[in-house]
Amino acid sequence: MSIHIEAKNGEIAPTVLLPGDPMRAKWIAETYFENPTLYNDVRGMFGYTGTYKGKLVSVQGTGMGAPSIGIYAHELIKKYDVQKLIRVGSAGSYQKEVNIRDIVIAMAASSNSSFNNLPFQGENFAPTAHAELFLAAINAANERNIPVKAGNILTSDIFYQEDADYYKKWAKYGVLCVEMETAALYTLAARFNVKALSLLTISDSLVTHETTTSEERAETFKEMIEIALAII
Ligand SMILES: O=P(O)(O)O[C@H]1O[C@H](CO)[C@@H](O)[C@H]1O
Ligand SMILES: O=c1cc[nH]c(=O)[nH]1
Repeated sequence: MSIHIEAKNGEIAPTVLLPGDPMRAKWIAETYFENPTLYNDVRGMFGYTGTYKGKLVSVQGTGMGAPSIGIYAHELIKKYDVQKLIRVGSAGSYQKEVNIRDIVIAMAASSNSSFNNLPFQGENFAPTAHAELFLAAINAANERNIPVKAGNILTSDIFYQEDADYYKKWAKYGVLCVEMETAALYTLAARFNVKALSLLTISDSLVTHETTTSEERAETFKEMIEIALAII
């Protein structure tokens, strides 16, 4: 057991999918896993282990924001020896060419988060995807004819920015979309020498103001999950 996860040693697979929403974790386990077993419901942050096409895999909700995924990723890596962490999240588009329901693979994560600023004390660490997982995801998408976009994203500590035009300074530098966890995940993976990748589905657009429903955010995003499961 760790502070936030009540699984016994050996109950979590070496590869874990990480949605922010615990209901998405439940949906992934019940939809895709053979014989899913619930190993965690501390704080309602569901975690399940099962198999997919015979391969052992877990899914763990992380909550929202860098501090929250920081806790789950840290405990998964340090207490449960997890080696491969694949975030399956939602994100807001920063570009008019990035449409809702598009899939974005985060090559790198720019950030305004103190999660990265505090340890590096004003110097900049560049959080990046693990190259092997990144290439595997691109290949898996191509083999399935699933269109994906790849590039820099923003991990933000603030969902509701005071300035509605805040996104434009990042958009100008080609940042594709915004979410709230990837920079922390990539930084922790680098610190502990494990592999991490973030796959994101666009749930709304800061440019066009289109949105998806909460049901859709919890229970769809099938193509992103297919890519994630192909690279476990
Ligand atoms: O859908 P998830 O994985 O939670 O990801 C995004 O959605 C949440 C905000 O609504 C933040 O956690 C953000 O990163
Ligand atoms: O706009 C959005 C959508 C999803 N996640 C975010 O952090 N922002």
